[in-house]
Amino acid sequence: MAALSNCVFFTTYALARTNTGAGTPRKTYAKKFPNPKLKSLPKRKLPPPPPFGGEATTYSRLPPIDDEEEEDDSSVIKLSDIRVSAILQRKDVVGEGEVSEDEVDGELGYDYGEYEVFEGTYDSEGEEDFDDEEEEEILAYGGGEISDFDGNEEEVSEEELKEKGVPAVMRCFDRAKVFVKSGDGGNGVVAFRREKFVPYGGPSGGDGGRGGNVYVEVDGSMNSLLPFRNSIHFRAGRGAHGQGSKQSGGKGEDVVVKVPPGTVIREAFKDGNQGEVLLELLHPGQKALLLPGGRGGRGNASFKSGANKVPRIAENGEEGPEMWLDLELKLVADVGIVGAPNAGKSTLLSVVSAAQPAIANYPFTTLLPNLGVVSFDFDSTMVVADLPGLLEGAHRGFGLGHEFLRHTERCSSLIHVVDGSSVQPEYEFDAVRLELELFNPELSDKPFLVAFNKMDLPDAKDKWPAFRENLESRGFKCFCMSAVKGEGTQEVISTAYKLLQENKEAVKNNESLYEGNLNHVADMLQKQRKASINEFTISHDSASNTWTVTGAGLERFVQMTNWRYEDSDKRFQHVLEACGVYKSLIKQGVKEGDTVIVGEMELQWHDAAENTGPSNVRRKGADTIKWSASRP
Ligand SMILES: Nc1nc2c(ncn2[C@@H]2O[C@H](COP(=O)(O)OP(=O)(O)OP(=O)(O)O)[C@@H](O)[C@H]2O)c(=O)[nH]1
Ligand SMILES: [Mg+2]
Repeated sequence: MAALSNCVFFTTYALARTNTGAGTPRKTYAKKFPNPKLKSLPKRKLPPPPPFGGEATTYSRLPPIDDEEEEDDSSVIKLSDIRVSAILQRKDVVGEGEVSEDEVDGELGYDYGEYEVFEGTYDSEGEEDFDDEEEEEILAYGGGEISDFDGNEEEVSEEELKEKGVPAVMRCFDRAKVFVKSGDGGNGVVAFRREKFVPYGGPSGGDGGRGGNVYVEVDGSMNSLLPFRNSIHFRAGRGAHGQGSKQSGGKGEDVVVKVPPGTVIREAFKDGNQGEVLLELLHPGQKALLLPGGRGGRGNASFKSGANKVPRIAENGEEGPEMWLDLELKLVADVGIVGAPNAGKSTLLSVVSAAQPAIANYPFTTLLPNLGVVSFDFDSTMVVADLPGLLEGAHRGFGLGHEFLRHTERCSSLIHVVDGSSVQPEYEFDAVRLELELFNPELSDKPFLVAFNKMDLPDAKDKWPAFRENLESRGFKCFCMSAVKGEGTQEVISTAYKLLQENKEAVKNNESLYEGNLNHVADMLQKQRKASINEFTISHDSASNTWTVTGAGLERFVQMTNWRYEDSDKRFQHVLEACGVYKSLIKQGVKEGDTVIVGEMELQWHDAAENTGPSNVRRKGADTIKWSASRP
């Protein structure tokens, strides 16, 4: 208690401490300095199209058992032969992200009414340029994608290799990175009522309005994340500032991020790591409150008390939280068609549904998944997804398959199409099964049936009995068909429908996992906001004699303190004392002249001569506690 007998106070020491918060303005580079690699991307010619109607070729990197010479067969396509450039040529290269949202209007719009006297001034502090940091992010993001395809032969890590497997245009289709920020609360204001015959009307400064919320909503009319190629910033509006006559500021405008059904949302971190899944949105109309807007700051009317009838204090609005999000689209299809490239997957889809996918006699004709609706009668339908061909190594990112394997995660069953005319259909079958298993063991546990295709070709016909025997001995359901002729396809598709019906219960259970409290992210943030100012930790750096006080409640308190008002510093000191910061610092041995950091404030510790309790600190007021007029 001896230490407590000192009255302590802070003086200005280094109030100019740079703001290291996320809102730190930075230069915008993305538009001024376009990615040089983007520019230098050479125009490439499409490879000559393979002869139409020739013999179907199938890729498998496993050597055939009997015929070793087949390895050199030019009809076998190697991974290195696959010309990604050809794919690139077909689509536009991704451009830089554009900022579509307007800057939040930070104008105060005060109404200096006839009978109002306002104290204190505001500058445009609330109008910080939030864009800059994000713009740099875009540059890094876009740049990374383009550089993948500029033909560099440099050695790359496996992780990079994964990324290089797929052209940028593909990756943009079902993945996106967006920035969301809820609105800051409006500032409270200091005002006093002055009216004829009411000489001391008392404080009348209104509270600031609440910042706008960020919602995520499922839009049934969307089927890809392509819109996020152009617009990646979503900011809710700032709450309006309070005004005189106890007028509260208006609420900031909400922003709604529309996503297609089947979107998985994760938090994205700067180091490239993905956070945990925040939301899985499956059904059109689902709407989740993601980030709640910041609370409005209180005006001086709210600070009036018996002890202080003329409060000259008002709060800043609370900052709205912000976040980068990784969006990932997983198709919500009932049945997925998988198989090696060129097996006839798209042909099957085109025969059983009204979908018209591209079909051609070369691998990777299908670059993006195709969806088709198969209808049996009036109310029995199922959605079938035809996926790009898989090849060995797909789970490590080779080819296109990996990018789309996750789409099969939501399918309740799979149709595995095997090219019957391939050299070793069994090997092709096993290679694809292995890829599914390596990507996600749950995929290989899904019910599936095998469709041995191209039965109209003599080669396939010959191989069918052995193939069938092999698979049936392993307990797999196996059908033969000729997708081109539409023979056997009905049987395949109706068996797939039966499988779907059998697994409906399992699917329902799975979906209910995602239908918990959609607002749980906002709830968690609200909980964090309510963190008590009494919960803090103190760390000490003896080299620089610096004490750092950390605690969500205290940091929020510092952020909401408006240092322009003379009562703010007194309240600040009082709060530090009341919540036990002084006591803890003294107990841990703080000395005269030490630096104390609380949130964004940097202060210097002074031991006072006499102690008359915490109220003494407040009473000492501006004489001894001098704060800089500038914002921290
Ligand atoms: N003879 C014969 N050819 C077929 C049959 N089914 C598909 N094809 C041919 O096989 C080639 C590949 O067909 P696709 O449907 O594009 O194959 P895919 O599996 O979708 O191929 P990717 O999209 O590249 O993975 C095309 O030339 C088709 O005409 C069939 O039953 N018989
Ligand atoms: Mg295809």
